[in-house]
Amino acid sequence: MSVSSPMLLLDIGNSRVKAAWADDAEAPLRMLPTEPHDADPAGALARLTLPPQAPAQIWISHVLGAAGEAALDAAVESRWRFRPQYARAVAAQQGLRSAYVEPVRLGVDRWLAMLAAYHLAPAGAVVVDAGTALTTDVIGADGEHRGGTIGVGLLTAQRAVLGATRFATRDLSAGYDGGLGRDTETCVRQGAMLACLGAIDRAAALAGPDSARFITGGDATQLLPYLTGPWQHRPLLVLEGLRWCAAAASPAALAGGALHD
Ligand SMILES: Nc1ncnc2c1ncn2[C@@H]1O[C@H](COP(=O)(O)OP(=O)(O)OP(=O)(O)O)[C@@H](O)[C@H]1O
Ligand SMILES: CC(C)(CO)[C@@H](O)C(=O)NCCC(=O)O
Ligand SMILES: [K+]
Repeated sequence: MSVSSPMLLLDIGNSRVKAAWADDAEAPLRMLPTEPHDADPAGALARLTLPPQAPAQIWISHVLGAAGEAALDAAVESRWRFRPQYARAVAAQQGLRSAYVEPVRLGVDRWLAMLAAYHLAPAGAVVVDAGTALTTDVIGADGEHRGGTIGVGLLTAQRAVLGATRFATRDLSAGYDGGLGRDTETCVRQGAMLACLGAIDRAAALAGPDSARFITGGDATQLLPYLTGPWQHRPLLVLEGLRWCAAAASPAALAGGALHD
């Protein structure tokens, strides 16, 4: 067990902040309540309800760009008096190798989810992050990222079709099911659902039958009942990857992890 203060891990997505404490490399992450950030992640950081104990380090993954990062630096510095460390999408890390011609352009959330998946299933995996956007990534044997897709998330798909057309809709908030709609609202919901399921099924088919299948993101529980095959739901996959990244950068802070080289 590490004797130092725990590390605070933050994943700042397109709509929400996910936070967890990492006590050491093997203990389960301790998740904090997820916060919507309404396009003000630095503000959401300042409002995060945390125990009084100061973190030893703060590791952040975000997809906000340079201006967003400067705001995060300022928010962390004013609250904790030190700077956070950032995970980056790189060409290769711990045996995982990016398929991107320009590796820094890959979303760090995708990179970290893959890093975690690669540690869980080194023989190959397909990774789905069902968030605001729905991304898929395929990792072949030996850590070779083969590529992925970026598509609409469930809510984003509904909003996109409503924004591009003119028909009237009523309350869209009812649940999803596996089938076809017989009213406008159900047709819109099911259109979004099938778009997501189709992207996931196609990516899994490209990955091949022997690949492990991981799904994470805010819409994973909605999608899971309608997916076929042995999908593993890992709600914290991005934060798990962030911990691998932190452990590689400062092994002493997270002693005890078995890292691939
Ligand atoms: N309490 C909630 N607040 C907002 N969205 C939620 C909530 N619970 C589930 N969701 C679903 O989660 C999705 C957003 O997923 P998630 O929170 O994983 O990603 P995000 O932070 O918005 O963006 P990213 O794609 O960058 O991860 C939405 O499409 C929504 O349907
Ligand atoms: C696709 C999202 C928005 C998913 O959160 C994120 O991974 C991102 O901003 N990616 C950058 C573009 C890319 O991955 O190629
Ligand atoms: K995401």
